[in-house]
Amino acid sequence: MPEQISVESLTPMMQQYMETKKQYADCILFYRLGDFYEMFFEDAQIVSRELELTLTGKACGLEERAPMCGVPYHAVENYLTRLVNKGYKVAICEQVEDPKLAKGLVKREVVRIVTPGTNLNIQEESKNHFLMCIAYTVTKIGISVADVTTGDYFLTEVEDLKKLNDELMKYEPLEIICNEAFLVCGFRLEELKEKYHISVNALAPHVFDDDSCRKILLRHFRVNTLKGIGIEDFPVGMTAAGALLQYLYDTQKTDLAHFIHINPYLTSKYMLLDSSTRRNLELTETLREKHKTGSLLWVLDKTKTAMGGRLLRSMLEQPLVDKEEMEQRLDAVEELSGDSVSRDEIREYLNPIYDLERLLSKVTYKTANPRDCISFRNSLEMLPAIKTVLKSFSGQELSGIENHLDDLQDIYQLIQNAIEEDPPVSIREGGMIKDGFDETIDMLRSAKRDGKQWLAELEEQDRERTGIKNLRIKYNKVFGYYFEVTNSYKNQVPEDYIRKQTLANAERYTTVRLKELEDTILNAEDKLTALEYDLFCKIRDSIGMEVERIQATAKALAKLDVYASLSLISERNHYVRPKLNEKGIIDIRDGRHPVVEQMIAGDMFIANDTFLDNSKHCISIITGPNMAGKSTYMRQTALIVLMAQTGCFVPAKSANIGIVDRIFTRVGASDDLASGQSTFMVEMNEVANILRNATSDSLLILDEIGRGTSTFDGLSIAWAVIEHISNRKLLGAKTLFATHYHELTELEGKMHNVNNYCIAVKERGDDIVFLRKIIKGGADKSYGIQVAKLAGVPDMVIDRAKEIVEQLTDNDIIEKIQNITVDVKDVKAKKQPPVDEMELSQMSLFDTVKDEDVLQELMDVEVNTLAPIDALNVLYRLQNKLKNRWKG
Ligand SMILES: Nc1ncnc2c1ncn2[C@@H]1O[C@H](COP(=O)(O)OP(=O)(O)OP(=O)(O)O)[C@@H](O)[C@H]1O
Repeated sequence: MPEQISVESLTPMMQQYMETKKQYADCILFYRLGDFYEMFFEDAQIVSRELELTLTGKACGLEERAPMCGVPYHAVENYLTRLVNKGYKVAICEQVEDPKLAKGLVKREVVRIVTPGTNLNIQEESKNHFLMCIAYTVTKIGISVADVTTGDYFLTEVEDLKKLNDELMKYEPLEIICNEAFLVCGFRLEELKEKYHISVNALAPHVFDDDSCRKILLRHFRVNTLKGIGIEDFPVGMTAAGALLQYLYDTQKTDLAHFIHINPYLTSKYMLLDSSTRRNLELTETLREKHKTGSLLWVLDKTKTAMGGRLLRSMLEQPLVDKEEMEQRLDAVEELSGDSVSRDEIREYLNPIYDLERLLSKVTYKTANPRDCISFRNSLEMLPAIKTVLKSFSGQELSGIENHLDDLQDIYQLIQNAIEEDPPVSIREGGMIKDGFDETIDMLRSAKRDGKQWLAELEEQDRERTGIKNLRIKYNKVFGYYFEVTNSYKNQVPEDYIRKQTLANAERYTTVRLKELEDTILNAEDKLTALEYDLFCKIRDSIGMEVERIQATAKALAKLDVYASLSLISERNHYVRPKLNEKGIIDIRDGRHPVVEQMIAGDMFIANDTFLDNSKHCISIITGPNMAGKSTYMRQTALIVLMAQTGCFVPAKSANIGIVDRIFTRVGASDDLASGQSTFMVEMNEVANILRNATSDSLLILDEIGRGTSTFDGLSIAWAVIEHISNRKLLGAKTLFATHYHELTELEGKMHNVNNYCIAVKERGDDIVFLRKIIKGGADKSYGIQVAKLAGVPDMVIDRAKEIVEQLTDNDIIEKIQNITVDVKDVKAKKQPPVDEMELSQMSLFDTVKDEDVLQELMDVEVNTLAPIDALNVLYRLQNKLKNRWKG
């Protein structure tokens, strides 16, 4: 406010504004005035600048005008979103009832503070709006995450910043609140803000006080001990959860009734996927464009409801490690696939189902309008039918869903009876409540409609009763309705007539009945609107009372939607149910990359086998020219394992998946919030992280380790990494290692658990044809120059490169490499769980081949139906089998 204006000279409204502003100095104040939100002084200047709105002036005192900006009430959410996305906090100020207030005065108070993590404007239905709270201590980091639009609320604890980074990437929060210790712990906060547009706020230390945090949680969940809500084992997580709840109470100013449960989870309950693996495998968005299209979620998500979409996303982000839970999900998918008619019927019923979780938050915030209620009713209408179809399934998971699914028919009936079919959006204009639902409303409506008729009837009745032939009911603005009796009939006026006015030749009267009618007719409109509003609020509150039942039903529907979607996709894309084992064997026959196969026209994707175990087939070194398909092959293996552990069918002819505890990928350069070093440094950091954190039950995808530095350094590092993976701690970590260092294929003979594979190409003169088929053995050439030619590098350069490569080829080096002795400490085969001999022989794809097998396969080839590329593949495979056999 300009200094020359004194507060005393401001209008009462402006004084109120300035008072409120003092308390909410860090917020832009949106002040509700009728159908507009207005901002004044500095706030108006910021809003006008940031949102490119016209700045005007408003009278604010004696001859003074305050800079002013305004946005219409109905469009406020968009403006709010734009402001909070730019990092501003907005306090919404609205009129509140205050009986103590003198007549004519209006009181406005802050009813909600909107921040990026508490914005109710839904921007992407299938994505959560997470707010994350971090309670940092030197030994443990407490993390709590909540979504005000759905009521989801979690907490966990991690040991270090790397794991915090992984959780951050999993939830992608819009806002972080933290204690001050976090600001100085070394985490790269600037990057969070600049690159990921996450706003970070440090809250006052008292918010993180353990005792207050515990108290607020106990109060909110109405329990006496933390055990009552299952979070007693997470002391630092509890602090984060309590501080988060306090922040929500302070900003949202509602009872947060939709936060019914808090879900503590151990990160070890899920497969550990670090942030770079999540990105590299393109689970929910593509690496470069950050689009859903082209990600695994894009292929799998055929969900019908927003709740289902969100659940599927979180399932992919958190694959399971517990075999039983995976089997349960797979059972549900299989059961639905076994009865595709019922499944498709369920999907039809799911189609109109509204986002019940987000509806509940609207109910809690009292922003749900009559149209939301009608959408809600339409959703509930589907529930009995869904329950009936579900009864035809007997598996544990689907029956469980059926049990949790409350058909909520009481709420359906309430809305059906009370709310008009096509109601207005606004709850202040009336026209929402159905005829017949409430007597007073019906009466007021007919008063509005039939008032004239009632007056005519009363006039007629009284004319007969009094015998006054010219008795008339008339109206004027001062006296309202009255009977007019001319002087000649004065002595016939009955006793119950009350005189209102005397004129020269007539008298005007009223009666109790006429007064009643007058009140009803004249106030009908206002009363009706007020009554409808009250009634609607009551109906909304009674929906709010059922929050627990509705939330349980919403969760059940989300699960059902996910299973139905996975079942449909399995059928359409010819996926199979994976077998799961805890013996560490990954045996995939004719596996395909779920996303690449969708991108390639027709059936052109070439399927490949994978066999890995904890002993002889632990490490696969994969060579092959650029563009051959190495990365695709490795990622497809990781994705198939991940899909199986999500409870999803997989793109393969058959798959037996040994459950892994973690998947690590090292593919290309990627960002790491916690580091911030050069590309090679990032690469080495990731390698260090993998070697430190992988266990013998992990799956490692290592693509061209060491390529970021000089050839010899890179080769040596790659070599040493493979040796390390073979040592005692990691022995058994199944590893796919793609490399252009052909020298690494020397390791096959030197280490018992290393096997060479390559992706076949065919030389045709100077050119190469990619066969995309993985075969046993190392590639004998790199074909880099041929690929460069294919890419259109000028002939002159290609020819010169050929000359140089001739001169560089140095037999000496190859000899030296052959002479390196491996340094693998403690290489002892890990004690294997007994593997059924029969099973192993079926699984061991690359085990010794007999001549007869090759002949048999040749006989089985249907030459007439084979595409040329497939024929080449078959030929190549058979030839290689023989070569390997004769070499062996
Ligand atoms: N099995 C397959 N069937 C059909 N097409 C494939 C297959 N595998 C890969 N491709 C195609 O080949 C392209 C290159 O594959 P990919 O990136 O995996 O090669 P790469 O060997 O890792 O190459 P580089 O060494 O240069 O990184 C893919 O984008 C895909 O279109």
